[in-house]
Amino acid sequence: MPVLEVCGLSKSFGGFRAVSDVDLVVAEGEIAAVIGPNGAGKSTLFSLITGHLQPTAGRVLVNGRDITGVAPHKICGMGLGRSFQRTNIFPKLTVLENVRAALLAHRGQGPNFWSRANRLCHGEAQALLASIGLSVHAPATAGTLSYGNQKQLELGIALASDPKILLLDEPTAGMSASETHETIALIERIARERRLTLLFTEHDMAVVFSIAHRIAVMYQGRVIAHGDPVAVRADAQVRRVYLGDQPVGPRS
Ligand SMILES: Nc1ncnc2c1ncn2[C@@H]1O[C@H](COP(=O)(O)OP(=O)(O)OP(=O)(O)O)[C@@H](O)[C@H]1O
Repeated sequence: MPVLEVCGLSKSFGGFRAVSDVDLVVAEGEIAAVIGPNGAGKSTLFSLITGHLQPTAGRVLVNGRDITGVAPHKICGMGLGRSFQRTNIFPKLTVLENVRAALLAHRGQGPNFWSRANRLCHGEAQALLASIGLSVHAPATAGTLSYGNQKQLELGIALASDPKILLLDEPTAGMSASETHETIALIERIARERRLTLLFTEHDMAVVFSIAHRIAVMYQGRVIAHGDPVAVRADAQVRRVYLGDQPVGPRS
C-alpha cells in the first residue's frame, strides 16, 4: 500500500487553477521529487498535502487514511512532516533552543524550565543536533548561522516531530555547490537511518536526478509526466517545457 496517495487534487484561487487534477502515489521508503518551472503548482500541491491549504476537489490519503480537510498540526501528528521553502526558525533563539522548542511543541508543551519534559527534551535535542551535524553550533544564535546551516537546522526542526513521511520544499535553494552537496548527503543519510519516505521539490536538476527514485513533472498545475529518472529524462514533452538543455546527469 502506498504511504502517500493524492487523487484528483485541484486548487483554484479565484478563477485560476494552480493545481489541476493531480494524481500521485509515493511508496514507503521512496525518495520522490516533484519538479517543474516556476509557478507550476509544486508549493501549492505541498500545502494541499500538509493541510495548509484546502483543495477545491480531490483527496489526500496517508497510509490509506483520508486526511483531506484535517488541520495541519493533526496531519503532522500522523507522521507527515514538512520543511518550508523559507526558513522557519526562531533567529533569536540558540540552535539547541530551536530544536528543543520544536520537540516540546510536538509534545503539545511550551518551554518550562522546571518540567520533566523540558529536561528530557534537552538530551533529545542534543542527539538530534548530533544526527544532523550541528552539535558544534548548539549554543550559537540561530540567526547568525550560515544559510546552509540554517537550512540544516530547519531539517532538524522538521525531524523533531518524528515524521515517517517528510516533505521538503527546495531543500538546497540558495546554497553554494558545497552546501548543496553536504545537504543532499545529509538528507540521504537521514532518510536511510530513519527509514523515511521523502517527497521534495527542487530546481537543481543534478540534485533531483542523483537522488530521486521517482519524479513527477508539473506544468501549469498538471502532472505531465511521472516515472523513474530515466523515463522522465527521455520524455519529449518534459524536455520541451522544462528540462530543455539543463544538465540532468548525476552530480559528480
Ligand atoms: N494564495 C494564492 N493566491 C493566488 N494565487 C496563488 C496563491 N498561491 C499560489 N498562487 C499561484 O499559483 C501558481 C502556482 O504557484 P506555486 O507557488 O504553487 O508554484 P511553484 O511550482 O511552487 O513555483 P516555484 O517553483 O516558483 O516555487 C502561481 O501562478 C502562483 O502565482
